[in-house]
Amino acid sequence: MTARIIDGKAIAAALRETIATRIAAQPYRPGLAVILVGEDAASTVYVRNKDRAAKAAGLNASTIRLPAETSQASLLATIQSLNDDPDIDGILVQLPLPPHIATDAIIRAIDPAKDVDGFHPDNVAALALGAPSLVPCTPSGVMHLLHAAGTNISGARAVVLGRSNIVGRPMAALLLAADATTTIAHSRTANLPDECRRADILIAAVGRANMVTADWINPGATIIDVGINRTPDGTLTGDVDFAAALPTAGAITPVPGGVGPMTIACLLDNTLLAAGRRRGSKAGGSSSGAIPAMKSIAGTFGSSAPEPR
Ligand SMILES: NC(=O)C1=CN([C@@H]2O[C@H](COP(=O)(O)OP(=O)(O)OC[C@H]3O[C@@H](n4cnc5c(N)ncnc54)[C@H](OP(=O)(O)O)[C@@H]3O)[C@@H](O)[C@H]2O)C=CC1
Ligand SMILES: Nc1nc(=O)c2c([nH]1)NC[C@@H]1CN(c3ccc(C(=O)N[C@@H](CCC(=O)O)C(=O)O)cc3)C=[N+]21
Repeated sequence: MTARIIDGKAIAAALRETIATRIAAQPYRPGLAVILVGEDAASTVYVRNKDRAAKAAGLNASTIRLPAETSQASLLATIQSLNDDPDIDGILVQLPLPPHIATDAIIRAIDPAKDVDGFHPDNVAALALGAPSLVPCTPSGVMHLLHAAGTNISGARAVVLGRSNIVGRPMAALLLAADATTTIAHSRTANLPDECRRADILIAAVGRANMVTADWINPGATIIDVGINRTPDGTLTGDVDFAAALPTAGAITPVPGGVGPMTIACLLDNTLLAAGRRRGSKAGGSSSGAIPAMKSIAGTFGSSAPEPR
């Protein structure tokens, strides 16, 4: 058997279409400001992709490029002016920041209602408490992919490799909210291959090229590869050895063309959601009405204590 390939590029394109249609139905153009401090090569690529996708969807997108030596005070002042700007609905500060800037102070300074990354403590708490508001884009994109692939989440064993605030932790919170039996594995996990072999759904978000090999995979499992690693010859590869996994997995995302494009589509979606809440919206404003994956996830958030089954 060969794994089904989950086409993130196509699924993201369809999501962007839906978002564009919804934006066109609004009396305003949602505003997104992306701040890039310094010249990090990878970030520059992502920022360019975001800018292009945002404009194509009808957002009013701008990128604020600041020099690497920008002070924390000056970055905070930039954020304050965006918080105060009525035309701006979404603010994203590209990470990582230069080492002289305290990342958590920057994230806390963003108006939680404009925090389209979902990294502000208020939004993190909302997700942890089971009442998600603005949800981090990459984990949200993964949920869309699982939905599009027809993966059964409720009751399944999900293993998340990685526990960063950007990917691993919010990913596990969403899977738990969707009733998966959820394990978070990391660099101190005693036996990673054993943990992974138990997974019906395996999410790899580590940042190590081809770390997950065929013998780590439960036959038939759905594998979502979040990792983006540049190999010495310049090609992009995920955390999963894709070719080796193909004969064992049930379904798998490629890199590139898997989670990456979904992250950007979900950023547009969060911006539309934030704009709808701030300005009121003809079409309801919330993405959860438009997107089945979030609708079904939202359903699981409906009661704090799910019905026993
Ligand atoms: N496709 C997309 O849209 C996005 C892709 N990415 C990619 O996803 C990957 C992860 O990103 P991010 O979460 O920010 O990375 P971080 O470096 O912040 O976190 C990596 C996590 O992996 C764990 N880890 C590291 N090495 C090992 C190991 N040998 N065995 C087990 N666990 C390990 C770490 O464990 P510990 O906590 O114990 O140190 C940590 O929790 C990267 O490749 C990144 O480029 C990131 C964001 C978006
Ligand atoms: N505040 C903040 N929010 C983020 O969401 C954030 C961040 N900082 N810093 C960096 C990571 C990484 N990230 C990606 C976005 C898109 C692709 C993407 O579009 N990837 C494509 C193309 C990749 C390429 O060609 O380089 C793909 O995988 O097919 C990848 C990675 C968002 N991140």
